[in-house]
Amino acid sequence: MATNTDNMSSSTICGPWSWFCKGDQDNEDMLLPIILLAVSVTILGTCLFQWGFKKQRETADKLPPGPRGLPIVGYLPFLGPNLHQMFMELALTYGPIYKLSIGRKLCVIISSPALVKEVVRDQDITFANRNPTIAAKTFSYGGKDIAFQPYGPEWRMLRKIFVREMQSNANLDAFYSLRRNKVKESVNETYRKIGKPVNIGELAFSTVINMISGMFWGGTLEVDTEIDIGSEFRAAASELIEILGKPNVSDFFPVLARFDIQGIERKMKKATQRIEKIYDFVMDEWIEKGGARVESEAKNDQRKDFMHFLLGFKEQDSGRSISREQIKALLMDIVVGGTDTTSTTVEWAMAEMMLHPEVMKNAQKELTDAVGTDEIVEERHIDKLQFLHAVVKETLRLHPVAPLLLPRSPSNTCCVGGYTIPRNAKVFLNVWAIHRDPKFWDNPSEFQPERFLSNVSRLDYLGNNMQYLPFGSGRRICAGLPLGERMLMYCLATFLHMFKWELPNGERADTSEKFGVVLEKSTPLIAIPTPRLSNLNLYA
Ligand code: HEM
Repeated sequence: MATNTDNMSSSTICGPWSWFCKGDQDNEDMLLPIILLAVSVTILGTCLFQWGFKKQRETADKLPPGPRGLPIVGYLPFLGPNLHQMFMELALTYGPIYKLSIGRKLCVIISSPALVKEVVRDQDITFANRNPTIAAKTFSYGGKDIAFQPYGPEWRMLRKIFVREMQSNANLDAFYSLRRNKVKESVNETYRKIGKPVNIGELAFSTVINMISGMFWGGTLEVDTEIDIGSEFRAAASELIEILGKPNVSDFFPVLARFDIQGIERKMKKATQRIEKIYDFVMDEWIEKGGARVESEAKNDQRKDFMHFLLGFKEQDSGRSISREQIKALLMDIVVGGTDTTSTTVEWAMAEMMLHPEVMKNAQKELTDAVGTDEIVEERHIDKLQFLHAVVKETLRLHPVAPLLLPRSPSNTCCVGGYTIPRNAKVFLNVWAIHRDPKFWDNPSEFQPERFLSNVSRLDYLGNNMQYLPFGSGRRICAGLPLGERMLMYCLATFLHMFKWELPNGERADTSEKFGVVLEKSTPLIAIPTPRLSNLNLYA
């Protein structure tokens, strides 16, 4: 009975946990292994937890060094207007790789060739993504263009069409007459201002945007229609570029994005629609005027302009064509990526030459030798202008228009220089600092084009040498390099060949910089032209 009671009480008390209770022989046999298992699981769990925690701390410890900012806003209140210079100064304290929290964004700034190589060569695919601002996403239809689309098959296809097809030598040659007409118009307009002050940046901008619009649809539209929409296109493009340069608080605090406090997204949508209307108009004209006929011209390689080319494009293997939206996104990239960059470089080159008259004299003498005094510059002369090439390279060394390139963003958490770079961080490559580093350049702040005469082949624009990267490097290197270089050299050579330039009242050209969408001169370059050639018919 007692036994029964004991048994009963033990089973009642223990209930479902009875296998833990003494007095049951089977349960007793199982007890030890179970306890051992439980203890092992507990120890293993604790170890895993501690290992994970330690790992997390280690990862955090391995983030690059950097200055502490304020809670919530991070380093935002301490940023100066000239980010590239400030980033170089911070590198003197924190080294060639450091981090900054700007609002909610973690930014990493890199300023040594060895570390840049880790990003654009060794881990090129991981870093082949961008972290676009809201304004950039807006004009690019949510990143459907080349510049802001994440790395992947769509980006590869669009980039291939643009780089290999549209900018093949044959295609660029085919569009030459469209560029030539626009450069001639600029010469004529400048001639009408002889003896009066000319804003070189504005002259270069209008020449480049006219060349671009000429190439966009110069063979598609009637001349009168083209003239009508040309000025609207120029105004809309300038507006879009201006909005793109405005800092937007929503970019640093994504929770604020939906409120669009500064109205930047709204303004950008409007500016984009303004340009879009023009694109739609031109595309509709093309369709109305017999796209099929033009398509067959394209097949026969009579590609009259970019619109002809893109609307008639069919991929050879798949027969796939590109959508209207992709065409618009691509044209937006050319406007945004190709105008200010090229015209600002022309302005910088002219400013440096006005400060160094012996350089301008040499460049003009080279032009006289290569072109003669009774002819205008043609693109076929450009290859002969070695000294002018060196002037442009030196200009892009001292004043790279994209001093921090276009920021990259790793698709995975990865390691650079022994430090952890978290996925989606914004990575700036400070080529401006590298281009002025005395470790790699003699007299780095001096304008000395001759340095490129002895190094022409080594220091090309292809980003192979990590000390010289004005067009970036790797998969995301500037997609418009061939066209950009042509337009840049052609404009500059023409301005120098056709005119003598002087600053008003013997002023000195100023070379202080202003950081923005591109690295501009902080004061516009104003100069007075006089004709350089005696045959005035060449200016008509
Ligand atoms: C002086 C002229 C130019 C300079 C200095 C320049 C510079 C640059 C730089 C530094 C980048 C970023 C590269 C990187 O992240 O590694 C870039 C990207 C780009 N540029 Fe240019 N650029 C110029 C002219 C042009 C022109 C004329 C076009 C179009 C016709 C153009 C279209 C683009 C595009 C589409 C990208 C994005 C490429 C991508 O993300 O895959 N650029 N450019």
